[in-house]
Amino acid sequence: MNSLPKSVSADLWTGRTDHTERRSSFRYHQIVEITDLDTLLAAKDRTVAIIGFECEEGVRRNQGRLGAAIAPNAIRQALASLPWKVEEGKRIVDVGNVTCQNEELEAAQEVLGNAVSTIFSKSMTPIILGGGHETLYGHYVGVRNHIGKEASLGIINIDAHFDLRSYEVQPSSGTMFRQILEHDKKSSYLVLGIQRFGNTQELFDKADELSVRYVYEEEMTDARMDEITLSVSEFIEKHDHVMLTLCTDVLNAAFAPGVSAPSPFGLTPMVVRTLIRTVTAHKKTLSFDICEVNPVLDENGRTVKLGAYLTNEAIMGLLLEN
Ligand SMILES: N=CN[C@@H](CCC(=O)O)C(=O)O
Ligand SMILES: [Mn+2]
Ligand SMILES: [Mn+2]
Repeated sequence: MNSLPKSVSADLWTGRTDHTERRSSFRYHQIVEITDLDTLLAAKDRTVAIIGFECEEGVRRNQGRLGAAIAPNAIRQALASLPWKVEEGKRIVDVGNVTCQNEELEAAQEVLGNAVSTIFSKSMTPIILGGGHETLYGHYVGVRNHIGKEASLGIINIDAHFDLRSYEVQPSSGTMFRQILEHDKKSSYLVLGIQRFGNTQELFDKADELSVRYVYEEEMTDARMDEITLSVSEFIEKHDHVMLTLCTDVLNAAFAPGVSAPSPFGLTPMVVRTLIRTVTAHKKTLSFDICEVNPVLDENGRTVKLGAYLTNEAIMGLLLEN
């Protein structure tokens, strides 16, 4: 297992060019700096660092449908053409991909964790492109390492699922939050978008046992969004730091067919955008990951494109509001 991320090809960051010098016409591909993590200098102004996690071993172990390992590069390609509407000085760098090899999930999560904490040590904000939702565990390891073991950490997961399965046999894409909550008494967990029939009663019971806070997808009507965003902000206020993870299967299957476990009653993209804006606008929010985009199962690239737009929302929130 390589202990450093591998650089991506510049071909991924290409797209329409309206003008080569006028900044107001720029898109991501004209701004992104491909760089190596080990030679990266500490940022002076606010900077986001993209890192990919080419991994679907957790999905395989969780009996899911494979394909998420190729999402990081697919999301980069979709992000490349989005307009870059950020003032000069603030930067975006791409430090490459960590790749899971030979089914060695735990080793790959550790490498991702080290890379994420290195990004923090360079005064940059990590944006992690998964990968199956097992990506979250590496993200968490990096955050915890950065903030130290005494700080309280609020983990916000936008997901149809709890991912609180037993890891007694092995960790997977369905176990991460139980792994964290059973070992880290300074972490708490809020899930937004839970499907009543996307989780067994055993998982609801485990959520109650571990004091997990959750909001059902069906509660997230337009009329109730103000109340929900207020309770999200209250959760954030209770912690020293917050990290945000998006499991793309929380979205309605009509908008996001390209996931391992689609949700027929999932959230609309607009609701998920509101949640991402709410969380990333907060100063305590340190980082973001997007997981479970599966280009192999996608229809006409729509899940990848939506994933890129939602990642853009997180980047804008973390770059502009913080
Ligand atoms: N990452 C989580 N995946 C879900 C899959 C559910 C399903 O396949 O229906 C879980 O483990 O609960
Ligand atoms: Mn999920
Ligand atoms: Mn999940």
